[in-house]
Amino acid sequence: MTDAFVAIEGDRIIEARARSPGTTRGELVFTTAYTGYEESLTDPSYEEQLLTFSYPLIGNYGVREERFESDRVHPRGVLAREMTEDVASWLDGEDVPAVDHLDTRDIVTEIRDEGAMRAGIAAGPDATREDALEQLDQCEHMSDHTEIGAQVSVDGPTVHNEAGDGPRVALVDCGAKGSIIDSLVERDATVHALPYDTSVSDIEAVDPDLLFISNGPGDPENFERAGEVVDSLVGEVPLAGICLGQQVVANALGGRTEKMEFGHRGVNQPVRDLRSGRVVMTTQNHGYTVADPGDTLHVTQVNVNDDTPEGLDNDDLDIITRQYHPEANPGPHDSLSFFDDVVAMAED
Ligand SMILES: NC(=O)CC[C@H](N)C(=O)O
Repeated sequence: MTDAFVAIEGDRIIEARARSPGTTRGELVFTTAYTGYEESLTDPSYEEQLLTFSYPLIGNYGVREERFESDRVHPRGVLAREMTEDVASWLDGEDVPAVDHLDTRDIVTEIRDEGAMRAGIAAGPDATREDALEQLDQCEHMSDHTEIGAQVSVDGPTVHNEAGDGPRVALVDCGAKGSIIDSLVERDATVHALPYDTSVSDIEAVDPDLLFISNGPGDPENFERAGEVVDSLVGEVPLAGICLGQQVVANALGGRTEKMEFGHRGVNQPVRDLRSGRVVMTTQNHGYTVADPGDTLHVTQVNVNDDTPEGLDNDDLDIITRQYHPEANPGPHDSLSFFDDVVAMAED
């Protein structure tokens, strides 16, 4: 019985099964990750998006809060081939509409061929095609939401591992994954998480050994306050960033970011280090890329599939940023040493 409808650009309707009722809309993206649905669904970088899992089953090993990257589900809708009751009831409890029993391979190839697109979902006993089309029609583009950071950032300064005897890190929280903070704390760093629109004086009040710009949702150009902080403090304090953090740093230092056709989202993205030639497998979740790194940042790592910049560094200014997620969660641990490098740079 069809009790759910997905409307995608071009007014195409895909029939599905409702697993968590409701209507919703957003940018339709997909991840090819074959594990880690709890981490992906609680990753603030997915804020407001409709997340499709290309792997045919999610929920097969339950739902456990200790794997969460934040305190809530961030996508506004979830699509899968098969979703267990564990996941369906979790999403229902968070009022996130979800559908399954649809051909996710069809959706993935549509996005791959046509590019990231807007979509609407109507799910439940009273759902109609018209409801889904109306959601699609009302859907705004991701880059239009200039204050999305306010939905995912800490409200005020939050200190992690206050008694740590490692370096003091001022982390601008643009929607930070918990495992990024944990990866710094595990190396004895004290992490001062500050709101996405924090000021230079708030950062200076921390007297940091390193400034860290976190991952986050949407268009990096919507995080200009974080860019101003980078521009003010670069050269005075070591600088690191992950994913949106790399993009914000590049925009602040004369580079430029742009929207990708459909982004990189998965746990098997190969990245080559141009200095060593070594290739590592990485976890990725991004729809924008650094199109021009500018003159300050040097491309040190690239994506093997499309040559987009995956690592930007400046050894003289103590800058190290990564487009991928070295903390994994989910995904391969090939690049965990990034956090050793960051802490060593802060301590030096
Ligand atoms: N995980 C992230 O930080 C994503 C960065 C940015 N929102 C993008 O989609 O490219």
